[in-house]
Amino acid sequence: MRENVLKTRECREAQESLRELQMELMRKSMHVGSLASAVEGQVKEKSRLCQFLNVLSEKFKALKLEHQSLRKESLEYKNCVLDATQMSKTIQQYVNQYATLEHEFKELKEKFSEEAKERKDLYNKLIEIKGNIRVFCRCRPLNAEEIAEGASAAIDFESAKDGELIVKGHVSSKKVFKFDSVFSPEEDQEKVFEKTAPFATSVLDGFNVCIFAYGQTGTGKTFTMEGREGARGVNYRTLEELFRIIKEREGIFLYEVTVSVLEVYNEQIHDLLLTGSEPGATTKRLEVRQAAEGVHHVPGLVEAPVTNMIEAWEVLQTGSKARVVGSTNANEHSSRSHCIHCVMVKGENLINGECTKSKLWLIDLAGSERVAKTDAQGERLREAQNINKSLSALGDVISALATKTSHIPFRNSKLTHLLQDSLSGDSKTLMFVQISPNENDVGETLCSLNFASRVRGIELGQARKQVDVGELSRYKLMVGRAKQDSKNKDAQIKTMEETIQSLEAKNKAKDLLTVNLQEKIKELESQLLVERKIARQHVDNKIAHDHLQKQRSIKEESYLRSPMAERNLNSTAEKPRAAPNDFGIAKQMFSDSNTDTYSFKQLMSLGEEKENNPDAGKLPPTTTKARRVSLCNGGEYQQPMNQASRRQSLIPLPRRNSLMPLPTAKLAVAAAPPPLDKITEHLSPPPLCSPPVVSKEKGSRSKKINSILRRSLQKKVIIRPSMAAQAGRKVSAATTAQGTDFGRKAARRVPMSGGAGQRVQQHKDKERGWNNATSLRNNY
Ligand SMILES: Nc1ncnc2c1ncn2[C@@H]1O[C@H](COP(=O)(O)OP(=O)(O)OP(=O)(O)O)[C@@H](O)[C@H]1O
Repeated sequence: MRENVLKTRECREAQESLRELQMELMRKSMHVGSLASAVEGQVKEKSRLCQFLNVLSEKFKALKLEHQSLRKESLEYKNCVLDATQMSKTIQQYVNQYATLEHEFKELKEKFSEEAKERKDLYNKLIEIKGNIRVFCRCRPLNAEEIAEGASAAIDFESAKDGELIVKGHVSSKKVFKFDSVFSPEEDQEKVFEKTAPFATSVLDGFNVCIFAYGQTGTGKTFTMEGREGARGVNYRTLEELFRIIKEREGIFLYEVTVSVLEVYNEQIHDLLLTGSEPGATTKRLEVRQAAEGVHHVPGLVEAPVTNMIEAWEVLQTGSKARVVGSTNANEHSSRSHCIHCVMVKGENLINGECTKSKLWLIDLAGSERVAKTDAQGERLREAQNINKSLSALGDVISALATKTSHIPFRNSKLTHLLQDSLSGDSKTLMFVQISPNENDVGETLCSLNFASRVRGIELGQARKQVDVGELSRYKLMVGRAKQDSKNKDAQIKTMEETIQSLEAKNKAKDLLTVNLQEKIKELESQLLVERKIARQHVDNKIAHDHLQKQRSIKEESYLRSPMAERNLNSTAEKPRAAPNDFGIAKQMFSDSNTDTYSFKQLMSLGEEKENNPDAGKLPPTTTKARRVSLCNGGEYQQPMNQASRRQSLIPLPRRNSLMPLPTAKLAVAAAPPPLDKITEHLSPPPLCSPPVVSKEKGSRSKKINSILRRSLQKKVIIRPSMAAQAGRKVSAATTAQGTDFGRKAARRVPMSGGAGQRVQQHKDKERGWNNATSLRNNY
């Protein structure tokens, strides 16, 4: 009997201990559940934060890239601005330099113009002093035939240096003629040209010049004007001089030279440069026309442009070859026409822009001859008559000019009509009067010299510079264009300045944008840091809270354990029928142990159910009772759950109770805790969570949580095998199926018992003024 009593007591103690353990297990399960839910929440939060962090990182990267590109652009703009500034500085320098140079140039130009004007004035004065119509007399040497005939010279050149020559007559009377220059037969072409050269300069200065040779047939007109190989005449030398001066004036003046060759034959003007012109061939007749006041020209005349002496000479030669020549008694190759070379010179002063258009007439007149003397007949007679007529017309014009008659008969012949510009006062004219030294030709010589003297007596007006009106208007047009260009340039500079300004403004705006973006990045970074801190703080708070709660509960338990245990023992003695209830609790415990086979999600769902249903913790105790009754065997004994059972959790475990149905070994195995990897795999950081600092913090945090979970699970593992061993010893094979049923039922009860445990916990929390779930929800 005593043994029975002892056994019963032992059994009760074991039951009490079992209950305590069950309660402890429940508590632990709840704790694990809450921790799991917290962990899952943390994991979710972490993943959300990681996602957010990734998004922010992407944004940050994009912003960084944009910032870099903006920086690059800004640098480019800065360089652009620097370049533009440099350019504007350089332009300014050039402008200043240009202004200085322009000023200097203006001064030099003025000086040069003054000098040039002075030179021209002096030169003109010199020519005017000498006379605008100048007459040079040249006497040919006696030819071989004349020498053979024993002809003697009738010209005395003693005072030729003074421009005087004396014609010795058959009679004792001598006649003295004075000319601008007298060239004796000994004087060569070069000597003659020395005094002719200034006329070439005048042509290039813009004056019309006419050089012509007049004289009896065979006196050397062609020789003087054209010359021969090795003894070039005035034509060649003048052209040579022209091109020499043109070259000399290169860069200051710009000249265009054209050459025309024509002849007046039988009172008709022929162009000797027309293609197919052959000596004596009938060519197109040309007429002299008046283009403007004092300007006469021959429309349709070929004007061959030449740029150098060779070209010019070729053209002149071409014309000369086409000239009509014939044999006369006086000259084997007598010129039967007046050969006229016209050199047109267009000049432009590059300094002051003055343009001129002048003409140089080089005329080899046909020889005057006495028809009776030459015994000309037929065609030669007609030629001679026409030559004489034109020379007579020239004489009339000269006479009219000399006597200053109001009407000058220029139009009486083609020759005078052509020479009108050169004889009417605004030209410089040089006449070579060619004479024969032969005493047999004294009559013709005297005629020629008298004519030349008359010509020399003509007072031409002051030579007028031939300003090219067309060129002047062209120059004016150019000035207008230059002004327009200048205006356009100014507008361009203005536009450039505006562009530079707008670029600078753009650059400033870009800089501002860059600064704003940098600030935004900083703001986002700080925001990210704050969020990380908050998340970490929440986790720490939760852990600290749980830890604190646990410590408090342990303290409370240790404080209440001894008296409550005694009271429980007494109460069990009074209530011997508590076994069925104990059995139910045991069932529940083992079925609870099945919760270990649940996944953490299930555990957390339990926790969530409780969290989401706070009223569950406030259910009246009667409801709990009723539900518990339904799970117990017939509800015969209803033992309310109280704190005493928890307080006895530390009572040593009783030995195996044969009366108590225990779960099978399978259940025990099933109750084994899930591998830690499975639990922690939820905590592993997502792959996208890359930033090193963050992952470190997160890693340490997850490590903390893992260690907490591991500790709590280890505790479970330690407790569970002992319980399973106890159960394994007491439960028979027949009760396996029943145990499984219990397990299933108990498994359904987990939320209930969990709810009760949680309710107790919440009650405690309420007492402390804490609400973890609420606080956690509010935080996230
Ligand atoms: N100053 C001179 N020195 C040497 N020879 C000369 C000189 N002047 C003329 N002659 C020679 O006299 C000849 C006749 O000269 P040229 O043909 O030039 O005369 P012209 O006045 O042109 O005759 P025409 O009126 O008939 O054409 C030529 O053989 C020429 O070489």
